[in-house]
Amino acid sequence: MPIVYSFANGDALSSGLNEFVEKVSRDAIADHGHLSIAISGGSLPKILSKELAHNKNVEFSKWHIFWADERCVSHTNADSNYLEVKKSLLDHIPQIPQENIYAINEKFASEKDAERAAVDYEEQLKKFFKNQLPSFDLLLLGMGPDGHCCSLFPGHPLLEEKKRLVAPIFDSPKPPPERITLTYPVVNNSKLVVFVTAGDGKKDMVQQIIEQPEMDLPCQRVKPTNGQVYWFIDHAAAAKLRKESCSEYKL
Ligand SMILES: O=C1O[C@H](COP(=O)(O)O)[C@@H](O)[C@H](O)[C@H]1O
Repeated sequence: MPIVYSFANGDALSSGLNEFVEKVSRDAIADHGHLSIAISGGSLPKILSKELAHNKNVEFSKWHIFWADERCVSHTNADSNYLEVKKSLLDHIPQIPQENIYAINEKFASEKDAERAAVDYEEQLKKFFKNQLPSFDLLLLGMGPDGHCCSLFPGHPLLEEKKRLVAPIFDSPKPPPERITLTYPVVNNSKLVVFVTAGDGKKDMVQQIIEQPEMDLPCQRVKPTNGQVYWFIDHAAAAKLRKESCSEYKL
């Protein structure tokens, strides 16, 4: 069962998330010397970075940062998930070694060659995870208004992908159409998955995902085999949830 934390507003949400990420990072570094993290695009990077970008207690030099999904555009294009994370987080944290930042191959992305970009990104994952099924310490996901996460959209055949670690998508219903995405075998092998979403516009979908599990939406298929799912949301996004669906926030 997912654990849902609802915060009074955006600032409180960013603050709770910052505290949580700091703890996960400390635990992972104490356990195996680094934190492997994959991050979504969309609204998440801004919520995440508000406090985290200035957090002096995190050993960012031991972070390895991947993307949960990426759009096939150049790294300077406004649609780039890499650019969003760079602007809001990475540009403020020089301690993260450049070689620990695993962005999509910009050539393939600019050429909209989603197939080669996906193969290349899968190679990056295999190299880092030493040919084992990737197991991120922390996967931070957004939730689209249609219930998608990563670039895994409702009803899309990619929801059934079992072999590839990273898959191309050529017909994303949300532009741009060419993208790459982590697949469920990787998502569901993560140690921790945290969904982060905010605002009134997300309240209906949050209610369906948390309280109507039979809908089989992409976010509902996130069920890590050996991990826990958390939802960090604000009161506006939680407005339609029953009180019992939320837990009291504690570290
Ligand atoms: O297209 C995407 O959308 C989702 C959700 O974005 P949001 O703006 O509604 O938070 C995002 O998680 C994903 O990474 C991105 O590529």
